[in-house]
Amino acid sequence: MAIAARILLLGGGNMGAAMLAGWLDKGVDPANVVVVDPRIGETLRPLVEERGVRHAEQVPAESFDVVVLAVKPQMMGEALAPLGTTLGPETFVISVAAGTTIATIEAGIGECAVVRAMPNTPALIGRGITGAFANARVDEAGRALADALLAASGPVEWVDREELIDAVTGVSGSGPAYVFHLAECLADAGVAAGLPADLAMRLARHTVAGAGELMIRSPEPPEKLRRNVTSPNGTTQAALDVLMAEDGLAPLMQRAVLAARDRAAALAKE
Ligand SMILES: NC(=O)C1=CN([C@@H]2O[C@H](COP(=O)(O)OP(=O)(O)OC[C@H]3O[C@@H](n4cnc5c(N)ncnc54)[C@H](OP(=O)(O)O)[C@@H]3O)[C@@H](O)[C@H]2O)C=CC1
Ligand SMILES: O=C(O)[C@@H]1CCC=N1
Repeated sequence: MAIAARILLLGGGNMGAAMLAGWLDKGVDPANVVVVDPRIGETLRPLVEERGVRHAEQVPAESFDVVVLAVKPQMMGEALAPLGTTLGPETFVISVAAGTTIATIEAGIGECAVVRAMPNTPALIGRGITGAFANARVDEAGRALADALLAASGPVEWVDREELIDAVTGVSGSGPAYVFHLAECLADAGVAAGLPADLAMRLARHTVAGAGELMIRSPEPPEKLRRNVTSPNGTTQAALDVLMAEDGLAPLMQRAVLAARDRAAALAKE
């Protein structure tokens, strides 16, 4: 779907700029986007200076078809305050803020059509994934527009209960950080095993990236791909005996994901 909507993006930081890059790559006209942010950060700069997206420090007095909220949850009240005069009856809102509920958004700007979404930063290279929930005011056209905007950075998974967005946050919203940390741990372990640090980091980065790419391209589930690496009684089995022990990675990952999910729910109350 070609996206012709006029878009107001509040917050051009890590996530806002990543999504914006995806829209431009999908053919959104930069003249149709205004990004409001008190500063122009590293990721946003080329989108403004080289690709012609409009930047403003304050919400301009114009009308927009969709407002995308990509500010920190703690800044949401302040970001919503100037929107009152900007929203027309046809405007709808997409929020990507972790934890911020639709009720909070409606408390700030009145009842409206809201899609609450949770993308992730691989959106920057068109390799993100987004979970999304639409409230009852979002009509078919709004949902199609939200789907097109969110799909610019990867697949969109719609959920039918708002609270599931907190669980999505725990898995895929925060998930890239777990994978980057895995690469850091793998590199550190390589150093402990005797490798020079820079070589260990190259091995770790390429292993994580290559395994990720294989997982996407292969029709096989991760479990089968894991088995393909694991020779009977070989080296991988020795490592997996550690990782798959009762107190190994599975319970640790579960605690981590639940901590992120619960933090999202707690953010809603701050
Ligand atoms: N980073 C991620 O991986 C993901 C983040 N999210 C969500 O995206 C949102 C943004 O996160 P992230 O991009 O990481 O944060 P950043 O801090 O990188 O970006 C937020 C930007 O919004 C600006 N800002 C602050 N107040 C306002 C305002 N009133 N109006 C407009 N812009 C404002 C900030 O400026 P300044 O720094 O000067 O305050 C900053 O540039 C959060 O709600 C987060 O939960 C969702 C999925 C993944
Ligand atoms: O850490 C955070 O709160 C945000 C939401 C998901 C990823 N980053």
